[in-house]
Formats: sequence, structure tokens, C-alpha cells
Amino acid sequence: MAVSLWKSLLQTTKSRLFLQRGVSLYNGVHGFEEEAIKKKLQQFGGGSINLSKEDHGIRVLTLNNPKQMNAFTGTMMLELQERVTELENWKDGKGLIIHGAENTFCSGSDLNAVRAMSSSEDGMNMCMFMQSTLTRLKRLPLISVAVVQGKALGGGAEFTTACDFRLMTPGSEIRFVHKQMGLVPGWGGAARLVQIVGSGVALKLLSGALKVDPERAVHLGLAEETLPSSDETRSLEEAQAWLNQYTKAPAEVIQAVKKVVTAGRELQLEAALWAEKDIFGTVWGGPANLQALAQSTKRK
Ligand SMILES: CC[C@H](C(=O)O)C(=O)SCCNC(=O)CCNC(=O)[C@H](O)C(C)(C)COP(=O)(O)OP(=O)(O)OC[C@H]1O[C@@H](n2cnc3c(N)ncnc32)[C@H](O)[C@@H]1OP(=O)(O)O
Repeated sequence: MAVSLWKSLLQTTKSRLFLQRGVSLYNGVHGFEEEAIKKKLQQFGGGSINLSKEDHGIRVLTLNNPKQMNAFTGTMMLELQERVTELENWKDGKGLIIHGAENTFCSGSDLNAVRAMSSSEDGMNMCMFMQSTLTRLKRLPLISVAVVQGKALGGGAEFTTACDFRLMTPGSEIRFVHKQMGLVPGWGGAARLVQIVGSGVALKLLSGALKVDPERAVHLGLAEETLPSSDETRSLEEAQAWLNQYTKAPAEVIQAVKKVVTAGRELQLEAALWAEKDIFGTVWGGPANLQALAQSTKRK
């Protein structure tokens, strides 16, 4: 009796905890000093993370540091956390498009900052900071699409895996270059890549630091499709049209859909079923459900 009670308590906690907003993966127990790393990251300025106004439930997040091929400076890492918090509190959100400024995605960490943060303590804190932020991004109750124009290298390649889908433009490239730096992914990109393409393909892409062009990415299941245009504006319009196919419902329904899928991906079966039950309860008898019931029974 006590064991099953304990198990139920654990399942309920797990199924609710992972849906909570703003929860970091790490704390002091893991040696994570968030305030210390935020202070350190503040020293490495440049670039910005911009978030557009919403348009039909969709917003565009731009990695904006074109002088450095949209490499992630310290302040951009801090701004990303702020934007993710904003998105976690966006009640009417349905979709998020992520791209890099000036027709290239992201060249990974700013190597100037990396060189200055080469101590183990700084590296581990940056790693835990970015893992937490990108995990929160992946768990947003929004359908997220990375539009890969130009190059997504290193941490930039990892960033694409923190989105639900990837769309690539002709001539673009995703490449996990970490091996060439004597590294492995540190922003959660390895764990997510294995979930996306499987461990065998992930091992090849990481150990070979292989260039993945759009055709190969689609073949491997890393990208959904190659967009027709390589023009920055046109390809964003094409990505918006692609995303619109999946966001044709009230925000609370799209958000519930993403949450049940996240639960199924991240939780053990019983905890996932508990989470699904809780999420189902938020839409059963809700305005969208009642409106649908009041209409004809035939689905278009
Ligand atoms: C866990 C993540 C991991 C970590 O933190 O350890 C990383 O992500 S480490 C970074 C991994 N990324 C790279 O190694 C890519 C480095 N960059 C390149 O290979 C090239 O710049 C490339 C292929 C992106 C573009 O080459 P291209 O010839 O077209 O342009 P340039 O190389 O002249 O670059 C233009 C301009 O941007 C600066 N730049 C590019 N990438 C970075 C970067 N990651 N950090 C800082 N600065 C970067 C480059 O220095 C040039 O600036 P300039 O002042 O004109 O020299």
C-alpha cells in the first residue's frame, strides 16, 4: 500500500513538475551558480535576441549578431533566457519561428567569450545555463520551427534541436563541429539529437562532424523539408505558411497538444498518462470543445 502510494505521489509530482514554467534543470546541489554565471556572461556583450510582436498566434525570434555570423555572446545567452520567460507567459501563443539575422542561422558560442571562459567552473556553469534555457525553449507550449538559412554550427546546430521542427533553405548546413574543438555538445544538443535521429545517426554526425545539407537532413529525419527560396524574407514567409498548417485552432488547444506530446516524449508511461489526464481536463468542456460539439458532427 505504502509503495503504491509513494509511486503515485512520484508520478503526480513528475507529471506536474516538468510542465511548470521557469524551472531550471540545475541548482546549487549540482554546483550551478546561476547568479555568478549571469554576472560573468554579462561581461561578453554584443548582438541581441529579438522577439517580434505576435501575428495570428505566431512570433518570430531572431538571433541577431550578424557581424559574428550570429554567434552567441554572453549577453545574448542572458537575453535568450529573458525571451523564453516571456514566451512561457504568452497566453495566446501557438507557434514560434526561430531564425538568424542576415540569412544565416548561428555560428555557435562567441569564440571570444569561450576563450575567456575556459575555466572548468565557467564552462560547466555556461553549459548548465544554456541546457536549462534550451530545455525550457523545447518545452514551450508552442509549435517551434527553426528556419535554417546559411550555417548552423556547434551550439547553433544544438539550438536547432531545441525546436520541434527544422526547415532548411537551399545551400544551408547544420554541422555539429564540436569534435573539431575537442568538445562534445554542451547545450543539450547530443541528448536531443539522439531523440530526433536515433543514436546511430547521432553518433555519425557527432564523431564525423558531418556537414548536413538540406537533402541529407530530410533523409535523416533531422529536417522536415527544404524550403523553395534561399531569400531571407521569402523563406521566412514560406516557413510561416508551413507552420500555419499546424496552428489552425484556438491557442489553448494547440498548447494542450504540445503539452501532451512533450509529456509522451519526456515521461515514463504512467507519469505521461497522468500528465495527459491533467491536460485533457483543461480542454474537456472548454470553449473550443463546446463550440465544436454545437456544430455539425461531420469533420472537414
Ligand atoms: C557548446 C557550444 C560550443 C561551445 O561553446 O564550445 C560552440 O558552439 S563553440 C563555436 C563553434 N562554432 C565554430 O567553430 C564556427 C566558427 N566560425 C566559422 O567556422 C566561420 O566563421 C563560418 C563558417 C561560420 C563563416 O565563415 P565565413 O568565411 O563566411 O565568415 P568569417 O569566418 O569571416 O566570419 C565572419 C565574422 O564572424 C566572426 N565569427 C564567425 N563565427 C564566430 C564565432 N563562433 N565566434 C566569434 N566570431 C565568429 C568571424 O570572426 C568574422 O569576424 P571578423 O571580425 O570579420 O574576423
